[in-house]
Amino acid sequence: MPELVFFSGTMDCGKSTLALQIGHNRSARGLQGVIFTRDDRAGEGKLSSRLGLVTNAVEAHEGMDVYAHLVGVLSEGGRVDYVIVDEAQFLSPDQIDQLARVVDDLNLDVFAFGITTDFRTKLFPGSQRLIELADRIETLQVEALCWCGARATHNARTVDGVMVVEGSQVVVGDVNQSSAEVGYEVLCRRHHRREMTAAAARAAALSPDVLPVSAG
Ligand SMILES: Nc1ncnc2c1ncn2[C@@H]1O[C@H](COP(=O)(O)OP(=O)(O)O)[C@@H](O)[C@H]1O
Ligand SMILES: Cc1cn([C@H]2C[C@H](O)[C@@H](COP(=O)(O)O)O2)c(=O)[nH]c1=O
Repeated sequence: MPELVFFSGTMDCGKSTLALQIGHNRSARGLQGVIFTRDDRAGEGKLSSRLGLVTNAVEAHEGMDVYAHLVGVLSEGGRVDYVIVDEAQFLSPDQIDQLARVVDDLNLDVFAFGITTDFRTKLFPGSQRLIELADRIETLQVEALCWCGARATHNARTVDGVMVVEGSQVVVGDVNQSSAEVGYEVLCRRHHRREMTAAAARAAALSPDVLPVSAG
């Protein structure tokens, strides 16, 4: 049975790499897929991984009907054996409903990849709809780690190096960009709640104001 699978995780946990691997393994067996993405860091119509691989993709613009797009490809004689969607958190709930329809009415597997929550720990609307509709939700096996060594479960946004908890939900950016105006860092929940990024932890460790005191 075809499935709608949601591969989810934090930023930088290997989602795009896995998307490329799934596409590669299927095309090596002669299958043809359609790859959608939205707002990839590498630019419009690209699916890129931090391992350096990049492939062309169909940009799923706001308001685009992804089901109708695939019906169009098929009705023009194109072949579609499966569908990959990267940065799926940026798709609208309606577009996620269209992906479910692709599975049910076109009998195609749909592999969607995305982060579940934003920098405020709130679900992206597209990810929420995927959690509601997916046949399966898979957590990636390669753990992204917080600076403390614990599994990173949350995404933090930094502005000029300082963690923020307010702002627009969508700002395209990357991890390990300390000099960028907007950057991201993956953290465990404990350190996300304390707004303790690696830089903040380093600064606190160096500060004479933060000497260990026993709770009296
Ligand atoms: N230089 C490197 N050597 C080995 N692995 C790397 C390197 N750079 C990035 N990676 C791997 O790539 C992962 C990020 O892959 P990517 O597919 O871009 O993540 P995502 O799409 O989840 O944001 C990192 O977690 C790490 O495992
Ligand atoms: C947490 C968070 C992230 N984003 C953006 C930043 C990146 O462009 C993508 C995630 O890409 P990745 O391949 O998973 O690293 O999402 C955002 O817009 N808002 C956020 O809160």
